[in-house]
Amino acid sequence: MASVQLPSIDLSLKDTKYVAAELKTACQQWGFFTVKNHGIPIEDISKVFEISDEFFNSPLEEKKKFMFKGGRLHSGYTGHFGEKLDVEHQRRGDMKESYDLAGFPHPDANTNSPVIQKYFIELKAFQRECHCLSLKILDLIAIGFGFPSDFFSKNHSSSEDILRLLKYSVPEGVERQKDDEDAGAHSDYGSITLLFQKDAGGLQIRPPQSYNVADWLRVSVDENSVIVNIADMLQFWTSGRLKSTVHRVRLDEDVKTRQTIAYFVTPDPETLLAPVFEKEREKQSEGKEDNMETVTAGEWIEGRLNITYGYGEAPRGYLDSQNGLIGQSS
Ligand SMILES: O=C(O)CCC(=O)C(=O)O
Ligand SMILES: [Fe+2]
Repeated sequence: MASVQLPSIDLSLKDTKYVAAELKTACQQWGFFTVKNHGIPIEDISKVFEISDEFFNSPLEEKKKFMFKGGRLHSGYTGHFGEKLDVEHQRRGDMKESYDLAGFPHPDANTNSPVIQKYFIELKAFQRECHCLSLKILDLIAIGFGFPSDFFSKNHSSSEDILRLLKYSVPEGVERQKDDEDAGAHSDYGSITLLFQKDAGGLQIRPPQSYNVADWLRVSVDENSVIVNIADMLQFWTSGRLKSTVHRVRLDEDVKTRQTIAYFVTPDPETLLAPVFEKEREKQSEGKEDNMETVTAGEWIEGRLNITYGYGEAPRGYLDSQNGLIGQSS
């Protein structure tokens, strides 16, 4: 399988217009890029990987006491096969475990595992750093399109963001089958996602058609860079100009386990995902039937979670965007 070196954006460069233009191109062509000199100290990232290790190494019975119960603002553990990211094609769920930390949970919240509670200060500081980085990136995206810099970031208080610890491994007593997925093919739900890899190798992307490569590509990333991808809401919001690229995880054959940290950035729930560009706004005001202007970020995310965890219906507009019925403009 071919590998791809994602566009790399240096956030320490002083020429904001240049950086914003590079970022815009990356978002339009790939929907994936990496950022370097991003401002999050390596030690802080390593610490969260240590915490993650400690949690996932605790006994299964212990982890199960803090199961993720679904919905937008819950935190908790999801065991092997508990999430099926590609509902249509996967026979069983993803070969992974995860722990979600939604929003900025209260330190006394006894709903979290004791390991998570023990490191609450470190985790909260890391969430803050991720939030700051996400605002910087959202500002640059806005500048790239000629909007005021806070055009997107003003709707991102981080209250709906999710920090997710991930561990990929084959559970004891289970045989890996040929068609098993470590994380099934999917696109992310929110505005952007930050991804930190401790153990590289495994992330694959299906590049947008415009790039003319049909197959999956292995992602190769410089050490110390953070991977960033555009997610569905930002694709929808920008009428498809920014690409929410489908990706999956397949561990290389010689790899037994892999750890990553994802930070899912989500607009505040009351945010109306109305088209940001004049052309599409005009179309809407003509009163088309599939008028989306009443879809809020909160409704959207709830619906998406319902699909992956098998609870209920898709959000309005979601299936259209997946089937290419919206977001055709370039
Ligand atoms: O762990 C990875 O490399 C990707 C994780 C991912 O795509 C997700 O959790 O949405
Ligand atoms: Fe993802």
